[in-house]
Amino acid sequence: MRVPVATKSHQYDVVLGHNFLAGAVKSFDDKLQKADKLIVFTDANVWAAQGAYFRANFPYDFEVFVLPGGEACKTFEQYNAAQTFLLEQKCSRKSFIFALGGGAVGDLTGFVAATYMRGVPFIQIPTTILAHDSAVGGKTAINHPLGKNMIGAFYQPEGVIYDTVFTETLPEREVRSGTAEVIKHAMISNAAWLQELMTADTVIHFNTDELAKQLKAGIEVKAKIVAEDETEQSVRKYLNLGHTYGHAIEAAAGYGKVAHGEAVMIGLVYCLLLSERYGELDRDFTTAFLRFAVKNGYPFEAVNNYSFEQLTEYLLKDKKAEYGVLQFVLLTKIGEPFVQPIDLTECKEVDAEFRQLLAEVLV
Ligand SMILES: NC(=O)c1ccc[n+]([C@@H]2O[C@H](COP(=O)([O-])OP(=O)(O)OC[C@H]3O[C@@H](n4cnc5c(N)ncnc54)[C@H](O)[C@@H]3O)[C@@H](O)[C@H]2O)c1
Ligand SMILES: O=C(O)C(=O)C[C@@H](O)[C@H](O)[C@H](O)COP(=O)(O)O
Ligand SMILES: [Zn+2]
Repeated sequence: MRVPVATKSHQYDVVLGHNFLAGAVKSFDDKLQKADKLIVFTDANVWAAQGAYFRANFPYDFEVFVLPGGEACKTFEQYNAAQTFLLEQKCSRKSFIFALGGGAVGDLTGFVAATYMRGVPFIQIPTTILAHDSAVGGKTAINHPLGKNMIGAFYQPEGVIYDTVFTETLPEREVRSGTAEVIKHAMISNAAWLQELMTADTVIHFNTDELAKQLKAGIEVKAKIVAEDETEQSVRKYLNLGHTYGHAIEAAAGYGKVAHGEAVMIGLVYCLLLSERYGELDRDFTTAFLRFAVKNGYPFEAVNNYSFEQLTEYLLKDKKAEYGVLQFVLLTKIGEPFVQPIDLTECKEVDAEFRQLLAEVLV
């Protein structure tokens, strides 16, 4: 399967298949033959689980740089270490970088590629469900202790090679986390699709045709939005549904403690509660959605570990805020997102409603 991505700055394809890594990489032969060096960035968990498959199927010589697993690679220290590695390897503007991993490796690698000698080409090779989102659209970043993804760049890859063999070794928790972004894509685009997800026995799929179908649908939503708005001036904000509250939970917890998709799922419910005040959605729907999320194992107990006051300092740093006022992505109804300024008083009221609803549902 192929989904073309055409942003203002760059055009490329996302190719999605099973056990097709070698051929998919070879399709870049004209560019890779001219490269002076091929570098693979990955993380320790991915390399342990999938290094053998990667080595057996990657058709060129390469050097590998292994980062710490998960969110721990999105730091200034690892950014620095990665740039040092490229310099020590004598990489030039003719070098090519591959990001083999989930969203964490992809975000770090993309930012390194964007800034090494002011920009070298890179290819995303996603290995998680979540990376159907992170590998597409060119948002790259590292975290700052004061806020999530605060230091980064918009920098598009040369292509995205999504071989679902990689997803076979994902822990169930990561499958669940990644599926939250599929659910987000459904919520901002298509009520029937969300209904299908909410009525399925489970949303947790390990390498099935169903998984490939859901990934492709999510990538198509993302590709359409970033084609219209590459740098988040307008409709790209919709991809941030659930992230204002979600990022605050991730940051308050300490990066990596609450997985990104877990935090997004929490943030989606918070946005449904806020949406009730501005559109057609009602408490019955929010409660049904929360029950669906809890049934599928999303850890809402995490909210109780942080007071609203603890979350506030991170909420206020959301990148969508304008002139000090938070801008939340809300839904008029499912499939119809919009952006709404919300003051802290209202945030706090809805936070209290959220905790009350959780107390009722999580009994
Ligand atoms: N750039 C974007 O548009 C965008 C979009 C969404 C999320 N993100 C970012 O992506 C990150 C989350 O990505 P993620 O959920 O993929 O997390 P991740 O990259 O941290 O991977 C999750 C965990 O699974 C391990 N792992 C990855 N692939 C594996 C495999 N195939 N087999 C076994 N283990 C594997 C990793 O080592 C890690 O421990 C967050 O930092 C988030 O901010 C970015
Ligand atoms: O692609 C986008 O745009 C998104 O917002 C996708 C999000 O799922 C992703 O987590 C993104 O990294 C969040 O961006 P941020 O600008 O809020 O850091
Ligand atoms: Zn996200």
